[in-house]
Amino acid sequence: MTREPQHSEQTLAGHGPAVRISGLWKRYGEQVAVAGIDLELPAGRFIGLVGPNGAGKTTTLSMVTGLLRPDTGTVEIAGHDVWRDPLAVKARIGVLPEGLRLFERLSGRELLEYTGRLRGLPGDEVDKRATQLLEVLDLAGSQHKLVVDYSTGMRKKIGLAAALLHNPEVLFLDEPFEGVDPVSAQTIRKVLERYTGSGATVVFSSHVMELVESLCDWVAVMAGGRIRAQGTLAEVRGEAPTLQAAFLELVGAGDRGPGHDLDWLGGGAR
Ligand SMILES: Nc1ncnc2c1ncn2[C@@H]1O[C@H](COP(=O)(O)OP(=O)(O)OP(=O)(O)O)[C@@H](O)[C@H]1O
Repeated sequence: MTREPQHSEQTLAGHGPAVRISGLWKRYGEQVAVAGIDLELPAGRFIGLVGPNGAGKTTTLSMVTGLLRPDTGTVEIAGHDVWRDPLAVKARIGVLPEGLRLFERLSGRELLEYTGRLRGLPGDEVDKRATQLLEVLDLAGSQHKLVVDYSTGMRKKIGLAAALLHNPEVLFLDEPFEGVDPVSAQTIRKVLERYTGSGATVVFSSHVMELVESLCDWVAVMAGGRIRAQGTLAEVRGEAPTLQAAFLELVGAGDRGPGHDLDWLGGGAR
């Protein structure tokens, strides 16, 4: 399924890509985590960054959102350089990072109020937006509970609310659905669809192909620190029946079976 963006390509063409990544590298000692990525992420799309464990997705998203300095390479968001113009970039993005750290001793509502003030929003506007976000994300009943007492799914949702509060142009989410039950996942999904439906861009990383296939209209496949494919869902899927099949083919695991190395495992002689 390829969802057409709500805004016409012409409208978006004037603004250029949401994210432009050029020659991005990151090494940890001998380990090359990201090996020279060039990527243009179109505006107004629901974009999935997919790849196996250790592909370099988190490292890439950390560099793109200004949390980790690249060895070399540049990143521009809505035309602003992430490292030369960090304030302009940070005003335009929202981030739900991996291993989300929150102010645990604040209640959910206090966290949003604090975030809103840090973002420079007027108090009454923060109040209004926080109330709506808490309602839509089904957190209104827990808004006065301390964040430390929130479940994994509730933490993701309050993190998402904090990332959306200033109405960013581009939202980056690292594994937003991990550890989230189907009801909360559906809630998060609806909020994100509404957000992209109004022309904003979502970039999220995942290794759950079914999820990416059902949500995204544009996909970049990463493996071994490199981009293996990028384009609309239909382009990346190609002739393959599913994104999962195309992905396994692209990352070179299509015909890798369990092998004979584990022939001791399971029933039979012990
Ligand atoms: N701080 C670090 N120090 C050393 N190596 C690191 C560090 N962070 C990441 N790496 C290595 O860089 C590579 C890419 O890791 P990264 O976390 O970006 O992958 P990922 O695609 O997000 O994986 P996953 O889906 O498992 O979260 C891996 O080989 C990882 O071991």
